[in-house]
Amino acid sequence: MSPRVVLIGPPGSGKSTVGRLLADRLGAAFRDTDADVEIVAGKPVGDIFVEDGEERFRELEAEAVRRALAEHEGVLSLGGGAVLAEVTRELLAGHSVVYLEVGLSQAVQRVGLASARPLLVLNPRSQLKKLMDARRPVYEGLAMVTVATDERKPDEVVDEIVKGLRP
Ligand SMILES: Nc1ncnc2c1ncn2[C@@H]1O[C@H](COP(=O)(O)OP(=O)(O)OP(=O)(O)O)[C@@H](O)[C@H]1O
Ligand SMILES: O=C(O)C1=C[C@@H](O)[C@@H](O)[C@H](O)C1
Ligand SMILES: [Mg+2]
Repeated sequence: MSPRVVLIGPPGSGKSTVGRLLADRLGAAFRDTDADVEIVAGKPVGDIFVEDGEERFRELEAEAVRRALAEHEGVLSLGGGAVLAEVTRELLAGHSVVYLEVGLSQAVQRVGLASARPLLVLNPRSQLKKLMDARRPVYEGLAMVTVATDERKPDEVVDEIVKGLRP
């Protein structure tokens, strides 16, 4: 039993938004490891970072990913930094991993529109650039399919994912 699709990518790439739409399109259930961590911790991601620290968040995240990969059969969106854990990278081998690619300008615009992201509170543009530059090779190395999202609406990103996964 494993997810039909696992979405990875930086903050603002659309993992949560597109993941939900893709699940609807496939008639499958949607799951997001950030939401799973929040349920286990009983508080929002931002509060976990502030009250318990990033290291604790990463532990909870690695466990949430392990569980979701083992139990979930639909579309699974990972937190943007989940791939930083070696154990998670190993577990992702053999899964249908889709990397949602986004350019810096679009990512900055999109995270500016959305809820609080603890790693991007100070100077979002430069923090995002650093994080995206460091992680790009990791996302690329794990991806079975890569979809550029810059010039595409969420629905169009879903179209590309479905095309990319077609045997
Ligand atoms: N292709 C797109 N075009 C325009 N806006 C988008 C697109 N994808 C996502 N968005 C918008 O960008 C914002 C961030 O998207 P979302 O929360 O899905 O990103 P995420 O990858 O899940 O980020 P995080 O890693 O922080 O969880 C939302 O406001 C969403 O509506
Ligand atoms: O890119 C990241 O490191 C993060 C992305 C979000 O999904 C959350 O998991 C959290 O804000 C950290
Ligand atoms: Mg998300």
